[in-house]
Amino acid sequence: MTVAILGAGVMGEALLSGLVRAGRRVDELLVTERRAERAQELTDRYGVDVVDSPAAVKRADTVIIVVKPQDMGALLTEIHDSVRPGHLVVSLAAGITTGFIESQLPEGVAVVRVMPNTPALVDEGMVAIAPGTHCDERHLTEAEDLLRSTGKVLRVPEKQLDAVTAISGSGPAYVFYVVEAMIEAGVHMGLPRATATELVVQTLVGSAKLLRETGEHPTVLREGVTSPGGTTAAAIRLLEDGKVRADFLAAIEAARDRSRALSSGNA
Ligand SMILES: NC(=O)C1=CN([C@@H]2O[C@H](COP(=O)(O)OP(=O)(O)OC[C@H]3O[C@@H](n4cnc5c(N)ncnc54)[C@H](O)[C@@H]3O)[C@@H](O)[C@H]2O)C=CC1
Ligand SMILES: O=C(O)[C@@H]1CCC=N1
Repeated sequence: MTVAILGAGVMGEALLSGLVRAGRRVDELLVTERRAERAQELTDRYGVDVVDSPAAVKRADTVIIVVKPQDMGALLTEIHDSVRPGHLVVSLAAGITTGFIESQLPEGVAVVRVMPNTPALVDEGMVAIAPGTHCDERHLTEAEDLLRSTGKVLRVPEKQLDAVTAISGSGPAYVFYVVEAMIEAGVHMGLPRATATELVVQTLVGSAKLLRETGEHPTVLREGVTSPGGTTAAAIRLLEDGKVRADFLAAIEAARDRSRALSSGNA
């Protein structure tokens, strides 16, 4: 089965590298990329064939679209005449609905909408997938099999995908933001930057593992760290005073709203 990845920026490469690491043959992968120097980089790095989008679609069984939402309309026009009813089209673009994609392609094509995230680069991605109108179980299983090489896969109704985008799609950025702030705090208090970075990264990895392996609620784990009258309580009190929790809610709702706006063409 040949897979074409259309658009090989950050997310396209994350997917490509995941498929290669999962043992997929490079001669069954095709990539298209508008920027010539980027195309060359990918050929050098993975030995993959980089061709134009209509040619890639014609040679592929499954077409994975990884261009920005703003470039989606032009790309769908470019590949329209190369898409045939047997194709499975998988879109990773934030906000763009299966209904829009179906309306721009020949009648009856199976479309799956996907929201991945960048930890796919280290096989720890979180992917949510939702079927379009012409998808059956076989299409969903095929998409799941492809994406499982990058991490966990969860099926969701399409109406949940804007919220999913705001949580797990954008989520790594919020985590890195907190990591940056904690490292800076360490530096302010006189720790060497390398020491602060090592402390924060290992704390993050350890906390994530604790969450996953114990299955405990985060509140229970936080309470375990918070000794009565101790250091953690002093810090959490300030975060609560600063309404950081409410800010997270507002920020994540803003991401959800931006995803909705992208779907209505307000790019
Ligand atoms: N970066 C992330 O964390 C995530 C991104 N996504 C989605 O993935 C998609 C891509 O995002 P990024 O990789 O971050 O963007 P990017 O800008 O790094 O990559 C997009 C690539 O598509 C290429 N491109 C554009 N039009 C093209 C065309 N007609 N033919 C061939 N190549 C074309 C561009 O040259 C660029 O290299 C977006 O729709 C985004 O919503 C989804 C989840 C997470
Ligand atoms: O920021 C974005 O629009 C993309 C979608 C989710 C993560 N990155």
